[in-house]
Amino acid sequence: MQSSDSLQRQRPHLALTMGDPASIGPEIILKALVDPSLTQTCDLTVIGTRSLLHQTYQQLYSTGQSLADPDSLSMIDIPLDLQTIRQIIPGCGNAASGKASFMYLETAITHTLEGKFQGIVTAPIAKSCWKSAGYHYPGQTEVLAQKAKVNRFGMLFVGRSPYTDWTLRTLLATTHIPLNQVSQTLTPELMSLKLELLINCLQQDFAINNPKIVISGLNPHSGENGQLGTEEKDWLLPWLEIAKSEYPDVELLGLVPPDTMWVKPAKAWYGNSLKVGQTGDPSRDQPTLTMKNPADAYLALYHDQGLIPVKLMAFDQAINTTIGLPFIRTSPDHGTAFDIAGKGIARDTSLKAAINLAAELTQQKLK
Ligand SMILES: NC(=O)C1=CN([C@@H]2O[C@H](COP(=O)(O)OP(=O)(O)OC[C@H]3O[C@@H](n4cnc5c(N)ncnc54)[C@H](O)[C@@H]3O)[C@@H](O)[C@H]2O)C=CC1
Ligand SMILES: NCC(=O)COP(=O)(O)O
Repeated sequence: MQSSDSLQRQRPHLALTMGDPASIGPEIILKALVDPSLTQTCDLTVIGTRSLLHQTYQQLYSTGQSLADPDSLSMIDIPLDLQTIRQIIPGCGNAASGKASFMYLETAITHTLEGKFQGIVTAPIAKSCWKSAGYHYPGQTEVLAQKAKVNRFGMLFVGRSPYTDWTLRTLLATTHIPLNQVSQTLTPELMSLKLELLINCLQQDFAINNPKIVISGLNPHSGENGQLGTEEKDWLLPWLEIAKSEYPDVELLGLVPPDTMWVKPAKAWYGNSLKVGQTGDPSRDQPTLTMKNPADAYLALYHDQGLIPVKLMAFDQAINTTIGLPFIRTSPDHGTAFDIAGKGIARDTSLKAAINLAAELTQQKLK
């Protein structure tokens, strides 16, 4: 049996960045952190601007929703000058909010690399606001990787079905690049790198020793034998055959046509929850798993190929996690939602899931 001392030592300390302060970030943080179950397994320190959390608190107080009191939160407070504060208006992301969100992330990374935190949960930022503020990164993922001095990393989405408890894991081979650059960016080397990262993550972080991974084709019908695109025939299929021989303990399936690839995961996600007798409300229906032996992970070749199905099935429940870093990083699957910022209607479900997953994965690493 473990002593309470060793359990205490294994309790992860996570940084939670406020994201873009003009977004729903402050609101979902105040909503999530009122839930005591979140801090049962980890300690959380918010990295942001306390006065802006106060503003959100005041703004939403009259809605009668449960909110954490900003003064009660463990925080690294990054005060902003009055002129910047005036420029930060809910729903209006701009250079000022972009600069603040970049500072929150940088601070979280610095403290984590120094050992103060074992993981980072990031609220959403807007890449366009970073650009306006002069930060030219495709997203938070690349900043994390650069500052951690890592060049082998991946963007993995993880979602646990509320209907069946099945876990959907989707790794993107390419991420934030224009569609017309996907084909030339994909190479056998890149695919091997992403596959290796995914297998390591499944085995080490999720304790799946012999994972089953499904890999998508690129073109309609996976190229239809060269008639609808040649990448599959030219190199993706030969690459897959080599990968199969390199990983005899891993079941690699593919190249599955990108449209049909999502039929089985959707069945595993929904189960028969919408059959007679079931209400469709996951909190009332009994979990049922109808798909036998669904895959442990899906490797999609580009952003929308992977994220359209993830968001259709799991929006607000899935988590974006960066794999390959020396620490855990998770984030909600949604963005800044400027259209609803300040309105009090943002859901905190994905942020809570991101905090819970970060705590779980960090504990796994600390064992
Ligand atoms: N983790 C991150 O930092 C992410 C950042 N983004 C950034 O967010 C910005 C906006 O992206 P969009 O494509 O518009 O996606 P979005 O996720 O911000 O919004 C899409 C729709 O979902 C709604 N929505 C999003 N989150 C919600 C929540 N928690 N509760 C209730 N409704 C919610 C929004 O109101 C909107 O109608 C972009 O600048 C993008 O770069 C996008 C995805 C992830
Ligand atoms: N579509 C996912 C996304 O935009 C998240 O990006 P990042 O800021 O976590 O790199």
